[in-house]
Amino acid sequence: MANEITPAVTDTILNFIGGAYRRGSTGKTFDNFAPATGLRIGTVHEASEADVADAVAAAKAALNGPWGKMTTAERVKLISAVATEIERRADDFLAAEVADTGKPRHVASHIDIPRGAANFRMFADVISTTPTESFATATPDGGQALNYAVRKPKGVIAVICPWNFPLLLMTWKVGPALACGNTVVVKPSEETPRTAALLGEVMNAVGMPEGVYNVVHGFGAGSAGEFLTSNPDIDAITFTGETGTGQAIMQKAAVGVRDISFELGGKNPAVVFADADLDKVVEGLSRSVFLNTGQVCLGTERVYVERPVFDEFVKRMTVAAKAFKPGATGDPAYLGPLISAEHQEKVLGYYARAVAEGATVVTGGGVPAISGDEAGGFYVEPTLWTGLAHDSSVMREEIFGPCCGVIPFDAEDEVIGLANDTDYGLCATIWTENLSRAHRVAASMQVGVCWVNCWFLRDLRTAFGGSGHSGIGREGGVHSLEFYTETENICVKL
Ligand SMILES: NC(=O)C1=CN([C@@H]2O[C@H](COP(=O)(O)OP(=O)(O)OC[C@H]3O[C@@H](n4cnc5c(N)ncnc54)[C@H](O)[C@@H]3O)[C@@H](O)[C@H]2O)C=CC1
Ligand SMILES: O=C(O)/C=C/C=C(\O)C(=O)O
Repeated sequence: MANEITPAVTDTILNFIGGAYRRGSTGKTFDNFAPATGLRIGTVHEASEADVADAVAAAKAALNGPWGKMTTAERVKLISAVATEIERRADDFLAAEVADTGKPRHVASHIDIPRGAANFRMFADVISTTPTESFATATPDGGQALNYAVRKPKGVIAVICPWNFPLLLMTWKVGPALACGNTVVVKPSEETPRTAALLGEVMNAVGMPEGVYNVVHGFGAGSAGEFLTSNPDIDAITFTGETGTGQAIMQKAAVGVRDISFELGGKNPAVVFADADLDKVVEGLSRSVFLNTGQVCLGTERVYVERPVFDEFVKRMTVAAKAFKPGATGDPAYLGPLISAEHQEKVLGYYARAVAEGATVVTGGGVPAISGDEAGGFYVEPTLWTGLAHDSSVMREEIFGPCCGVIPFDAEDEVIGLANDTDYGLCATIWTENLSRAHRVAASMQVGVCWVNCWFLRDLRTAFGGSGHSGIGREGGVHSLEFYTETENICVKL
């Protein structure tokens, strides 16, 4: 089935504040484009500083309303209903996500939309089943005291999201925040405002109290993003996006000593040993390099291959890369566009720089020839390089496109050093059939997540996040409860 990338009507996308859809109070709007065609497909109403303040005030008031008085079981029932309603309206969410991102329908329908529902259902379960600690404590008078912990919501959470998995990454934060009894103000990416706005309809349909879920549209600095992070009634900020943006947000969070949880960029290595099953490696790494057109923070941009299988690996990855068809939206092999003209320019800048830094372009390296409706879309060719130095800028900086450099290695210690020689530390993949080596090398990776013989295999109960420039904190399962609640210890002398 073809992608729905050229809706006949131009949509109006509104803010969602206190349970109602609103235009921005200053009347400012900005355009929403379909990356698959480059055509304008919507008008987004930008939230002013006053609108953001209204959203935060609505969220704060909701903490003292019916929402704040609910038992965990009542909250869990509502949150589970949100998951069910997302599933019931899956086609609407799919159309919105595909229009905003241009990603293939099969990617959005297998990854983005189901995860939108799962992120609510899973945290409804976690909050219902995770105990808090308790200790029986001996007291100096020979008696006993009972210590036990209670979890309380942190308050109003600012949720700032990127454009690569808009619904997935937003609900990954909103699900646990609401499960823990907080309220939220979401600032979706200016590139992908639709699914966050649509979720407001879901909240109203299930009877979520007004003000629990709010959405403000706009940009970062000098716009809704900065207005939100600067608002003193925000109690904590969760953010996924670029490292530099994380640094700017951290400065705002310092005022008032607000907590932060950040998932930032990456320059993730793959380490392929000669004993690996090359069929599995190429299947896994072609997803890791090209899925979502390389716009995945967990994607692989550096591949280190043990020398005996280097040529064979490059040969097979080239075949895999050439199988993708940028611009062929109805085709199962469709490789979607990049998110914007600006991002296309950035990625093409790296394609040019790779050549300047001495790369051999094994395949790709440019803009595909596309005619018809998609001719104005923001496509680039899937690209593989060899011959780049490990310390070239193309091998050190996050590109966020469908490309990787492949470098040979000779020894285990050498490749551990190369993989870890980066400011980032989000994830790594290790490919080997040697069990001892798999565990040894995985444990020596300086990352938050390491996959062995697989990639992006997610269990939402596990710790997820990065080290170094890739982030602060972990979310997932009980780790999310740590961030979205304050723990109070109660000590009772018996
Ligand atoms: N998941 C990830 O790790 C992602 C990484 N990126 C990387 O970031 C690069 C730039 O993409 P952008 O969309 O421009 O990322 P970004 O980090 O600038 O934007 C992400 C979100 O932060 C907001 N934002 C930006 N500046 C802000 C500020 N000062 N205060 C509050 N909010 C602010 C944006 O409006 C958006 O909602 C990409 O080329 C890619 O390398 C982008 C998206 C996701
Ligand atoms: O599975 C997740 O929770 C997250 C997946 C992808 C990203 O975090 C990203 O690309 O930013």
